[in-house]
Amino acid sequence: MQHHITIFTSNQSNTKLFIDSLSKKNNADFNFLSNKKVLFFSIAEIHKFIKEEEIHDIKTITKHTKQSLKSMSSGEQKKALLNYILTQKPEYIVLDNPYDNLDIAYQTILKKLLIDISKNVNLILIISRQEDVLPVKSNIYKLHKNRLTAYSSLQAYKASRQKNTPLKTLTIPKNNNVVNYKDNELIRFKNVSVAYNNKQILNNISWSICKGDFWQLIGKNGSGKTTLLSMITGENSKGYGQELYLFGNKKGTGESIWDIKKKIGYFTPSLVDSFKGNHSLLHMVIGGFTDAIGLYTKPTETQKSEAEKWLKIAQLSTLKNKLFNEATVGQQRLAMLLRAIVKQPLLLILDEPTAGLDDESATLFISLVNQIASNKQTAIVFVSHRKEPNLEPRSILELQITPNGSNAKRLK
Ligand SMILES: Nc1ncnc2c1ncn2[C@@H]1O[C@H](COP(=O)(O)OP(=O)(O)OP(=O)(O)O)[C@@H](O)[C@H]1O
Repeated sequence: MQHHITIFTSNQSNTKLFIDSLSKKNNADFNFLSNKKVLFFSIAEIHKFIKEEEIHDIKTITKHTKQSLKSMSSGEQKKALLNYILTQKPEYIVLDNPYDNLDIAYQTILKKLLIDISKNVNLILIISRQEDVLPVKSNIYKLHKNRLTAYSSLQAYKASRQKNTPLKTLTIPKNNNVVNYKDNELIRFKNVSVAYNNKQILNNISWSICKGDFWQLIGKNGSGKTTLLSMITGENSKGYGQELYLFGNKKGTGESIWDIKKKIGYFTPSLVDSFKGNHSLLHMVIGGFTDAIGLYTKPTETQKSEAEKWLKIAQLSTLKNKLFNEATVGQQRLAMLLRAIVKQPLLLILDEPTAGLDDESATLFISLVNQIASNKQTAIVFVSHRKEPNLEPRSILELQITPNGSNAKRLK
């Protein structure tokens, strides 16, 4: 009989510390792991392997391919890690939000696989969304801050939760930062293609993003969503020399990257890892007005009060003076999301923004996004594999993989 455990986390959970304690095998509640082979299926584990590859030139989970782990898409990285774990015959697998970053088809495959291997391997499933629970018999816990509470059953846990209703009536602060931009079209791709090492990734993509649009960008793992967006945000040089227009200027001509960044808000969960500074959550949000890490210039009173309003909406007011480093990952992610939103930019790019958020924060965040979209002053591009039930995009673009690279198809 296997010994499975499900741990529900929220934005108040100190998940990182908890997983660290499992990894160091110094968690008193889990001392049964001390002489067991335990492997971790998590984004943090992928980062360890990336570091190993970069610093020590050691390829472990990507032994069979020339491509570096770092350059793989987030879904490809997770698949590589899973394949590696399965070859290692662990006694326990700790899975931290296992479905994040995986496309819907692969989420189904993974679910089946986990049910299958649960007959022989013990699973410790750490999840922030209730729908991610596995239909296998397991002991149920909730992690609040650093404390675990046991529940007699999944039903008992669910009964203890408040009903999660969409927040339709959120009022977002007035936009005091309207950028003077006359054209209707913000971004235009015309027959843009991208290849890496002779492998075609994007094939003749044509796509326009106009003022106030609300796009959802979908596509299987590796279809090129992040690549496409990175040509807008500036991290990718593949757009140079192509028919790519950013706010009226052909890429590489006209405005500097900093001028372009002023018009864009961008969030992806991994951004959180690159902000290690010792700033309060309030200052992290205010930094969104200038894109500075921390505060190099004194914020205006208006900026401060706007940032406070956003924190209030996200129910983070009481934590505004908390240091970013000391906040939970969930709180850090919400603060970084607000940082992208606070200036109500012309274009807001959200790459899997709800990954790792708990049900309440995801619901709150989706309501916020819908509300910003309804104002039609900010165009939104939202990438997500998860079906967020309340998300109301007005248009959907799918990147469809073909042997010659992905084509873009408008579904809505
Ligand atoms: N620097 C690079 N070198 C080689 N291949 C790359 C590089 N960057 C991206 N790729 C490849 O391009 C493809 C598209 O990657 P991208 O990250 O854009 O996909 P995605 O649609 O965002 O995927 P996911 O849903 O998994 O996040 C992947 O197959 C990836 O391995």
